[in-house]
Amino acid sequence: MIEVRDLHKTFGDVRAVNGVSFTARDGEITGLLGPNGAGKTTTLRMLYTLMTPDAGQVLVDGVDASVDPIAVRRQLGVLPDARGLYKRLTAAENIDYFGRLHGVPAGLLRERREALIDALEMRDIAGRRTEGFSQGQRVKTAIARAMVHDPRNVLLDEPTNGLDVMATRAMRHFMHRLKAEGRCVLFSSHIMQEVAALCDRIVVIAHGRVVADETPDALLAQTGETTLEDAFVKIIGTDEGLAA
Ligand SMILES: Nc1ncnc2c1ncn2[C@@H]1O[C@H](COP(=O)(O)OP(=O)(O)OP(=O)(O)O)[C@@H](O)[C@H]1O
Repeated sequence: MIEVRDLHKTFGDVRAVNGVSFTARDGEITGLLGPNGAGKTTTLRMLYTLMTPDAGQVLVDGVDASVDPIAVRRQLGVLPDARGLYKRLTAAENIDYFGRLHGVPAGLLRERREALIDALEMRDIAGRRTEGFSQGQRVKTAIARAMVHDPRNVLLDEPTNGLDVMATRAMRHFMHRLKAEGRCVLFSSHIMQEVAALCDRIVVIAHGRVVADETPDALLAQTGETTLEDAFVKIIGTDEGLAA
């Protein structure tokens, strides 16, 4: 479970995150939805301890990220916005390298790597160097790498960005699988259909603030709209920066 309490982050004059609070629960997919520049990536970066908040608290399975960031990292699998693969290593070597950094024993690492390669349907690319990989191939490799230490909590920054229809469907399937395994899955998106198709709970963020935190049905009821797209536009006040 991930609990975020009153997070703030400012860059110069820009209040990127301005008092964000929400909870992402185990066995659920929580979507962080907001237009471009809303503060999603900055929020996620503070959650995975890449960035220190100016104020506020992040708890991952009850562990305070500012008190024990290493313990928090162990409990998190992260797909960062910059996928950041080692291009001279093969996909499988990228996965193994992260597994070793996490101290996963060799036998178990092999088992997990193979299971992830199958689950993400990336057998055909596993032995190839990642240099020149397509967006979809890069995302698959980066997700396998993020899951190699079997984290209970998974953070995915725009996981379907740049993916084609088939790759998007495969990614949705994989996220449902993580949920079925009882993990806490939190992902960001500015694509409404994406969030509507996947989420148990939607946290809508605009101008660095949470403007709604509901189930999809409750969002419709709250706004009196019949489609989530209309509900989001009503909540945010504009459709600028959102994609259908
Ligand atoms: N390192 C930084 N330095 C200066 N400004 C930043 C930095 N990181 C983010 N910002 C600013 O903070 C605001 C929030 O950015 P952020 O990347 O968190 O938004 P986002 O919701 O993830 O947007 P997108 O959907 O476009 O990725 C933006 O105005 C952005 O320009």
